[in-house]
Amino acid sequence: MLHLDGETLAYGKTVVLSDVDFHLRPGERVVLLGRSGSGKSTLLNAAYARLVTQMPGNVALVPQENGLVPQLSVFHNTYMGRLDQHSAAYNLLNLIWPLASQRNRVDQVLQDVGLAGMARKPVVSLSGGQKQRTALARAIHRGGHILIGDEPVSAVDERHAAQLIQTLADRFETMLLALHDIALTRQIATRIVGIKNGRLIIDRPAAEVSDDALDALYHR
Ligand SMILES: Nc1ncnc2c1ncn2[C@@H]1O[C@H](COP(=O)(O)OP(=O)(O)OP(=O)(O)O)[C@@H](O)[C@H]1O
Repeated sequence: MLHLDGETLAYGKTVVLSDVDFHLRPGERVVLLGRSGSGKSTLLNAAYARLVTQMPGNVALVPQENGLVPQLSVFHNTYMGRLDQHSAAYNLLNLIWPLASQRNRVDQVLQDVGLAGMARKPVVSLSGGQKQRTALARAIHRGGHILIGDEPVSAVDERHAAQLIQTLADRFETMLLALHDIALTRQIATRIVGIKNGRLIIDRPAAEVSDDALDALYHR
């Protein structure tokens, strides 16, 4: 479904990752690990750009900074996950005066991410964890088979992070996530990709990756 073969990922002339061979197959849950600045977001963004071109409507994104509109409500931000799937007139109607069917659908998703009863709250008034849950709600509401998530549960506590990541895994058949939590990675990953010094130095089934190999990713 996604094939990067020997690609260089760079910002202008600044190369972040060289000679990237990366494949994503249906049903995989791939977790990217590496030190801050190693290039996880760079690889995720390249993967998203490719997938969204190939199969628009089938890929949802939780970006690192959430990508919410702070002045709008939780309902509006969640609803916006499917903006491109309706006509402009239908969207306008729902953004001003939401239809009961859309309210109910969004309410169900909000319940799934622990935001029950918060649909009318402006995002600007939420905690960091609640904002992140709103970004997850928007991705779930968008739907599709593939989720790309850049540290999608980093702002919630350990126990809730484990629940939310499972909620995502139940919704999306294929996931490509950057995480910084090894326990969460062990819980969810079918494959682990480790990035160090501009290279993908680990790319193996999760069960075959030792804790020592993961530790080594974080040492200079
Ligand atoms: N828009 C950009 N323009 C130029 N350089 C960038 C840009 N975005 C990221 N970089 C650089 O690319 C490198 C990789 O950044 P990236 O955000 O992919 O790392 P990361 O592993 O996701 O980090 P973190 O865990 O802190 O989010 C870093 O050196 C960063 O400074």
